[in-house]
Parts: sequence; C-alpha cells; structure tokens
Amino acid sequence: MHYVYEETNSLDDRCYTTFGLTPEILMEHAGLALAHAVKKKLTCKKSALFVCGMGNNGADGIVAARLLHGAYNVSLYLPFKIKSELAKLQLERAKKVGVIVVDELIDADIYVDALFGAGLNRPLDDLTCKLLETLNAKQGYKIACDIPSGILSDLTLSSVIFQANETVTMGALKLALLNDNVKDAIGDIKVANLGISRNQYETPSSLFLLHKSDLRLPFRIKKNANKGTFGHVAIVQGSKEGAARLAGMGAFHFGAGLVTLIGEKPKKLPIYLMNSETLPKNANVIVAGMGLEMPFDEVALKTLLLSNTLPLVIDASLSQHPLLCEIIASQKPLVLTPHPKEFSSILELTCKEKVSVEAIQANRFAYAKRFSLAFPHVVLVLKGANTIIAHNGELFINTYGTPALAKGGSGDVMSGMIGALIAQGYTPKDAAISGSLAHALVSRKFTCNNFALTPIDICKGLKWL
Ligand SMILES: NC(=O)C1=CN([C@@H]2O[C@H](COP(=O)(O)OP(=O)(O)OC[C@H]3O[C@@H](n4cnc5c(N)ncnc54)[C@H](OP(=O)(O)O)[C@@H]3O)[C@@H](O)[C@H]2O)[C@@H](O)CC1
Ligand SMILES: Nc1ncnc2c1ncn2[C@@H]1O[C@H](COP(=O)(O)OP(=O)(O)O)[C@@H](O)[C@H]1O
Ligand SMILES: [K+]
Repeated sequence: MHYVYEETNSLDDRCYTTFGLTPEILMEHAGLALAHAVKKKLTCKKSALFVCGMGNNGADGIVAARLLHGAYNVSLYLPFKIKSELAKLQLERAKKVGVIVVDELIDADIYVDALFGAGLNRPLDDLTCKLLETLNAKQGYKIACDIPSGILSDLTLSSVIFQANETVTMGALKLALLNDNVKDAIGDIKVANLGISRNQYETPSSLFLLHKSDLRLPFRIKKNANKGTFGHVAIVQGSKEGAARLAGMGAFHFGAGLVTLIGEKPKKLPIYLMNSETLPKNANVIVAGMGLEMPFDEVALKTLLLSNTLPLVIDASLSQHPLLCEIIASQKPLVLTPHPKEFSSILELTCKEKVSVEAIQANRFAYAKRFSLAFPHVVLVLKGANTIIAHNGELFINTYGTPALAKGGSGDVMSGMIGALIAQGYTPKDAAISGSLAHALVSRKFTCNNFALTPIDICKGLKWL
C-alpha cells in the first residue's frame, strides 16, 4: 500500500528545510516527469499543447514544454496573466529557448492541463469553466499536471473538471484524486519523483491506497486439516432469501469450511450450504442484515446476535435499524458494510447527524474517518466506486472496483467473503481489506465486457484469483 495525503505542501516544505532542495529543483523534476509522460505519447509528427495557468501548476507545464521543445512540436497557451514569480521565471526561460506561445486553444494531439493544481481554493468562474469545456471537447490524449483542474483543495468540485486520460501527480498521492466523484476525471495516476525518492519525500500518514499486493488470500497452508479448521460462517436469512444465499456462496467460495443459513428452510439452497433454525454451536462469525425486510423479529435477532461473543458482519437493512446502536455498544468485533445511503442512516442512528447521501459522497473520507474515530472497535467498509475501509482513524482506499459490480447482490457476496475470512482467523480489519480487494479484483478478471457480471460470477471468479 502507498501513503495518501490530504495536502502535500508540507512535504514540499520539508524538502526545502530538511533536504535543502529548493522549489526550483522540485519544479524541474515535476516538469521532467510531465515531459516524460507527454513524450511517451508523442511521435515526431504529433503535437502537444500545454495549457498553463497563473500559478506554479502552470509553471510545471512551462518547464515540461521547455524540456520537450526542439525535439518535439510543442506550444504553450497561457489564458491568464501569470502571478507566480516562479512561473514568470520559467516563461522567460521557455521563451529564450524558443518555445512558441500561442494566443488561442489550437488543435493538438496531446493536451496538457497545467491550469490549476493544489492551489485551486475556490470554484472556477464561468469563463474558465467554458475553457475547460472546450478543452474537454477536443479530440486527443489528455494529461493533467498534478490534479485535473476543477478539483478544489478542499475536495469540492467546480462545475467542470478537466477529463484526463492520465494524471501525473507530483511527489505523492493526493486524497483529492481518490474520491468517487472524480474517478471518471483522473485517468491513470502516475506519481512523479521530485528529486528525492518517494520514501524520503513521504512522512507517515493515516491514509493508504491499497495495492494488489495487499490482498492476502486464505491459502490453506496446513495439510493436516479438516473443514472445521476453516471456520463456520452463520448467515442470518431474511425474507428476501436470495441475499443470504449470495452471502453464503461468497463465504463458501472464499474458503469457509462450513456455511449455515439461519432461518426457515429456504425453497432453494445450493447443496453445499446448510440450513438451521438456530445458531450452530461451532459457528465463529455471524453475518446479518442482507435480505432482512422490516419488520422482523427484533427480540429473536438481538438474542442471536448479542448473546454470544462471536464477531459480526452487518450489512443492508440492519445498518438502518436502532438495533445497530446496541450492537455497537456491545463492543463486539464488528464490520459494517454500508453503501452511502446506508451509511447516511448509520450516521443518523449513531452520531445523531443527518447527512445526505450527496454530502457523504462529496467527502466520503472525512465522514468515514470521523465515524471510525468515534467507534474505534468498528471496521467500516464504505462501499462505492472506490471503497473505503476505515478503522480507528486509518483509511484504506480500494480503487480496483469496476462498474461491472454495480448490480444488486454484489455487496451481499462481499459481506459473505469478509465473514469467511474472519471465520478463517483474519482480524476484522484484515478481513475487510482482503475481502474488499478480492471482490474488486475479481470484477477485473471478467475482461470480455463490463455489463454481464453476476454476483454468482463473482463467487465463481474467486476460484481463479
Ligand atoms: N510547492 C512546491 O514546491 C511545488 C509545487 N508544484 C506545483 O505547484 C502547484 C501548486 O501551485 P500553486 O500553489 O501556485 O497553485 P496553482 O494550482 O498553480 O494555482 C494557484 C493560482 O490560482 C489562483 N486561483 C485559485 N483558485 C482560483 C480560481 N477559482 N479562479 C482563478 N484563480 C484561482 C490563485 O490565485 P489567488 O488565490 O492568489 O487569487 C493562484 O494564483 C502544484 O499543483 C504543483 O503542480 C510542483 O512544481 C512541485 C513543487
Ligand atoms: N461503479 C462502481 N465501481 C466499483 N465498484 C462498484 C461500483 N458500483 C458498485 N460497486 C461495488 O459493488 C458493490 C455493491 O454493493 P451494494 O450496493 O450493497 O449491493 P447489494 O446490496 O445489492 O448487494 C459494492 O461492493 C460496491 O463497492
Ligand atoms: K492541472
């Protein structure tokens, strides 16, 4: 996993004060990384237009244009009066080496957005939005310098954002690139080295971007094993039976030795899933909430969930029911797997905070972090295009999910998978991280198209991870 930062100005400052690296050195490296990304897409016949703003983001673009000029067909477009002293200096240098400055948004094969980066502190005005709209409408490959213009430093968005195929971000990963609402605007992210290795540039952070290598699959190391070695997942069945069945299939395919659905005998049940009216004695985790339609027998459910010490995975309707407060208060090991609407109910139930889904989605990180600090024993899996796993103030961000997962039942499977890992001895936090990663990575294995994946395909796909 890699560290992620709410802002990197303090890391830049540390480069000046601790390592004696001047802003100019950092900028020369930023420009070089940007030039490198542009060069990869440029042949001698192709052209690149650098659209540069008035601050140091623009200055990075000007440096990159200077570095490429002479060998490639590049030009600069500067729609605003330059403000930053460094940008003025870079422009003087670029002009001295002969970089062409054009006075309109000309056509090119590659467009570089160096209008605004980390310094965008208020929404863009109409004229600038129009400029971005024109830029977005142009054919050609689009590269954003540091952050696509339009994403503000407080993570709010302007009405238009530059739509990048690729973002070259400077020094370290920024949180602003990882919110759900910018997933369509950032393209592939590359982190530029600023003249010092990433390890040296970075300081510890409580925010992490998950990597494929963070996935810990439940491989069976012990040869002298039986089904009991791999745990028994109990899944509470609701009136919509299919949901618990999908969770059960997810759990079984992800290595649980035994899976029992608790409730009345369902009409249909895969032959490997068991059914019981009561909690099996050897169950070691309970998964509940999916398919549970209101009203349900609260007393029976409370007894089932709270009259033992088993860890819980709670999903769907149960995140919206007052019983959740008692579950949290019990201090049992607990994983919550809400989508944003369910998380809105959780915040209302537990923190007495009415937060709309839109407000949550605008800054998922802040709400997830705040909740995890308020309830440090709970692991929150806030589902979405980029799923966040929050625990005791730490956030782990999983960006591997694809729209193929946007189907009823996908989340049920994931809750079952997380339950399976807990049954096999993972901590709730590790189970949430690896369950969420495996779920997302499976969706990427289906390469033929991204609309036909079913929850059952997710379960089957676990065979090939
Ligand atoms: N720090 C370093 O060492 C390194 C920094 N690096 C690079 O610097 C970038 C940050 O540069 P930056 O701080 O100059 O900010 P930037 O994004 O260029 O824009 C600021 C300008 O925009 C203006 N402005 C703001 N909002 C506006 C609006 N809505 N509409 C209109 N204007 C608006 C604002 O004006 P003001 O608020 O002063 O009125 C100011 O003039 C960073 O992303 C990275 O690329 C790299 O080289 C590595 C080393
Ligand atoms: N656009 C998307 N990109 C990545 N993952 C997605 C996307 N849409 C949905 N998902 C994932 O699919 C799952 C959907 O879960 P959920 O909404 O709870 O469905 P259900 O309750 O019907 O099972 C979540 O894990 C979510 O992160
Ligand atoms: K930019």
